[in-house]
Order: sequence, then C-alpha cells, then structure tokens
Amino acid sequence: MRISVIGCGYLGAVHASAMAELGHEVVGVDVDERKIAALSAAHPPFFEPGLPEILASATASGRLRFTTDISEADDAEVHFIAVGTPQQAGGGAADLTYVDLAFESLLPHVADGALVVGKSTVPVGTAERLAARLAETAPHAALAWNPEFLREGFAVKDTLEPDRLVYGVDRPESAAVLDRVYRAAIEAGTPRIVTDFATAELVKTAANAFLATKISFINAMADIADATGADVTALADAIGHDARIGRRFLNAGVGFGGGCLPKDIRAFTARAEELGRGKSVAFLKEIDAINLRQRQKVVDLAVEALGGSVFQKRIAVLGVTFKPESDDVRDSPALDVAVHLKGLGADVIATDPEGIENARERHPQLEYTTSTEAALADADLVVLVTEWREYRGLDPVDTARRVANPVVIDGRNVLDRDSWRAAGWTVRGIGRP
Ligand SMILES: NC(=O)C1=CN([C@@H]2O[C@H](COP(=O)(O)OP(=O)(O)OC[C@H]3O[C@@H](n4cnc5c(N)ncnc54)[C@H](O)[C@@H]3O)[C@@H](O)[C@H]2O)C=CC1
Ligand SMILES: O=C(O)[C@H]1O[C@H](OP(=O)(O)OP(=O)(O)OC[C@H]2O[C@@H](n3ccc(=O)[nH]c3=O)[C@H](O)[C@@H]2O)[C@H](O)[C@@H](O)[C@@H]1O
Repeated sequence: MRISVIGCGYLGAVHASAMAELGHEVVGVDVDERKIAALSAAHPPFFEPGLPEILASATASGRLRFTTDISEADDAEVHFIAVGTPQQAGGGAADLTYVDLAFESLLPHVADGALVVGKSTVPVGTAERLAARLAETAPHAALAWNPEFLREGFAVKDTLEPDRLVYGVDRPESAAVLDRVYRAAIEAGTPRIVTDFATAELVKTAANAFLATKISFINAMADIADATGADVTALADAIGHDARIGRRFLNAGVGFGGGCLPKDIRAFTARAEELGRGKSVAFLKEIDAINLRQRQKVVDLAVEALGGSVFQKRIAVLGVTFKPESDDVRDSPALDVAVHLKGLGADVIATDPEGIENARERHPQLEYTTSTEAALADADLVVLVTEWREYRGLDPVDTARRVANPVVIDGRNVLDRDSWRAAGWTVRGIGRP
C-alpha cells in the first residue's frame, strides 16, 4: 500500500520505517529539515535500538523516502498523523497546534478514497472534530484513530509485533483498510479492537494513566516502607505474584518521566475537567504529585548522605535519560535530579551512554562526560538515576577504588546491596533498608 507518515519523531520515524519493512511504499514527511536530511541518509536522528537496521534496509529497498514537501503525500492511500502533542505552556492540557497544522496542511493532498489515521495521543473528542473538518473539505475520504502503544527502547519490536491493535472508526471500510496495513500482525494473531473514535482515544489515555498509577502506587508503598524498615522490592515481588496485579511496572525509584506518561496524565485531567468530570480523575493529580516527590526524595537522600549539604561536593550522576535504551531526556527524572543538585551548589558531573547531547541542549550549565570512569573519579557521592546496563553491572570493588567516598544512592533499586555493602559502600535505595 502507499502510505504517508506526517511527523517523523520518536513515533513517526519508527512507524514509517516499520511500515516500509512490512512491504508498503512509504513517504515520511516532517517540517524539520535536519531530521529529514538525516533520515534520508538513513541516519536515525535519535537513538532507538533496531531502528538503524530497518531504516537502512527499507531505504535501500526504495520503499521508504523522506521529504519536507507534504505534496509528496498526494498519492498515499493511508496518511498517518504522528506529530507531537506536548503539554501546553502554562497549563496541563495538550497542545494540539501541531496536530491541527499537520492536518490542515495535509487536507489539500487527501485523495478520494484515502484514509487519514491519527496516531498521536490526543484528548478525547479530537477525532470527531477532525472528521467533521475532513467531511467538509475531502468528503470522499475517511478518518480513523489508531493509537500507538510502543515503548521507547522497544519501539521497533512494538511496532512490528504490537500486543494489540485499536481502531477508532466511523465506518467498517476504514477498519478494512487498516487490516490491510497491519496484515502481518493480524495474521500473527494480534488482538484487534474495532471501536468508535472516543473509545479509541480514551484507550490510549487510560492505558498511560493506569501505567502511571501503578508506578506511583509502588512509590507510595516505598515511602511507607521507608518509614517502617520494610523492603518495597520484596513487597513488589510478593504482590506481583498475584496475576491480577502482576509484577511489571512495580519498580519503585525516582519515578516516571519521558515525553508521554507525565504529559498524558495532565492532559487527561484537563480534558476531564472540561467535560465536567474532573472529580473522576482527580486521583491523577495525586499520582503526579507522588511521582514528582520521588525526584525530591532522591535529592534529599543526597543531602542527607553528605551530612546536610551538597555544597561544593562532587556528585557523579549516573544517567540523564528518562529510561535506559533511549536518548530521550524529555521530563527526565534523572536530569531533574542532576539540575536540582547543581542548584544546591554541588559540583555535579553527569554521565549517560546516549543522552548527553540532548541533556546539554536543555541544561548547558551541567558538566557532562560520556565516560563512566571520568564521572566516578573522586566523587563524594554516586547517584544512580537511570538503570543503564553498564551502571547495573558496575563492579562495587573496582568502583570503590575510583571514588573519594563510597556512598551510593540507588535511585532505581537495581544494585545488589549485599555485594556493594561488602565492598565497603554505604547504599541508600528507595523504600529499602
Ligand atoms: N514517543 C513515544 O514513545 C510515543 C509517542 N506517542 C505519541 O505520538 C506523538 C508524537 O510523539 P513523538 O514522536 O515522541 O514526538 P516528537 O516530538 O519526537 O516528534 C514529532 C515530530 O512531528 C514533527 N512535526 C511537527 N509539526 C509538523 C507538521 N505540521 N508537519 C509535519 N511534521 C511535523 C516535528 O518536527 C517532530 O519531528 C505524541 O502525541 C505522543 O504522545 C505515542 C506512543 C509512543
Ligand atoms: O504513550 C507513550 O508514549 C508510551 O509511554 C510509555 O512508554 P515510554 O514512555 O517509552 O516508557 P515506559 O517504559 O512506560 O517508562 C516510562 C517511565 O516510567 C518509569 N518506570 C517504569 C516502570 C517502573 O516499574 N517504574 C518506573 O519508574 C521509567 O523509568 C520511565 O521513566 C508506555 O509504556 C507506552 O505503552 C506508550 O506508548
């Protein structure tokens, strides 16, 4: 099929490449010339495992090209909209400017019989509004909402082998078109839910709200564990054995960040308030507050570990991205902690395998190094805030020799406390003695 993907960021670049990998003819469109130049040269403009390989093979096959010229989307049968929906400046609601602009710029290029498919995460009601606009200007085309559930770090696999497909449609023909797009996944038995626009939009928001709630729940338990000497990791293991609860997303620590969970729960709250249903999701404000307190907790632990002040103390911050296997620093708890410690007068040196460039762009005031050894050298305190494999795998004996003072705050509860303590370290975790 001929497909266009409007917006080639973390979601769109992977989607476009994956669709071409599946055999479709794909054009990726973005307004960012640098991004398009990089993608056209088969260089991913961000770090995502597996993307370089499929981008290279799809580009070489001739089935994938990138452009800043939206008129090249003209002959596509399916147009995916994958532009950003960030948090509005000065409020919690989603900023739909990019969706609206992309949609308007696409309208003159929508052929009769084409399907416009929203992938961006939007407030419920958006699809209905855009469908009405489409009916005015391209009455022989249709709209669908097909939310995306990929995780950064696993984006390629999640796109090629999704755990479910959700189609929000207003006519059966649209579902049939999407079935052709996702034929491979459907033949592999992927569950598919065909529903209306509002439900499809809400499925996405609800899924992210649930995941955020799960993380804040365990972080709330970690706080009680801290007050009582209990161990939140053992608690999570024990409740996680109950299949109704499940162990995944019960890792206590510095909390959730990224370009999605934080802004999505705020946008959901704002939309529910607009609908007069603010009370129903008021708990999400508490989920957000618990999450942000985790960042402060790690900073407080650092101050405490250094005897009440971090002023002019050398602190090695391990990790700046919001999670491992990504270079994304959007709303990153790790970077927030580093910035906060710097603000308290600490001599912070932050390191990360992939995120330094993005971090430096946002916070040039911090000192960065890509070398873990250089970060650790003569540190008065080590703060692990993104659980990259290389930090989890640090040898406590060797690491103790590099630092000035063997004290570590394990902001992700990933270090083996016994072996670190046996090597002379003072170890502080989150919700663990
Ligand atoms: N990043 C992720 O893991 C996931 C993101 N999403 C949702 O997907 C959407 C996109 O997110 P990301 O890819 O992370 O954002 P991003 O910021 O990485 O990418 C958005 C892209 O859209 C481009 N763009 C903006 N206006 C445009 C226009 N008028 N025409 C063409 N391109 C335009 C930007 O230049 C940028 O490259 C958001 O709604 C997000 O919530 C959903 C699931 C996963
Ligand atoms: O809408 C989106 O963009 C995506 O948001 C999340 O994906 P992602 O942001 O890539 O990352 P997650 O793996 O969900 O992690 C989010 C944050 O939660 C934190 N987290 C995760 C799990 C956990 O147990 N504890 C915890 O603190 C991570 O460190 C990270 O900061 C969802 O998992 C995806 O399904 C969704 O498509």
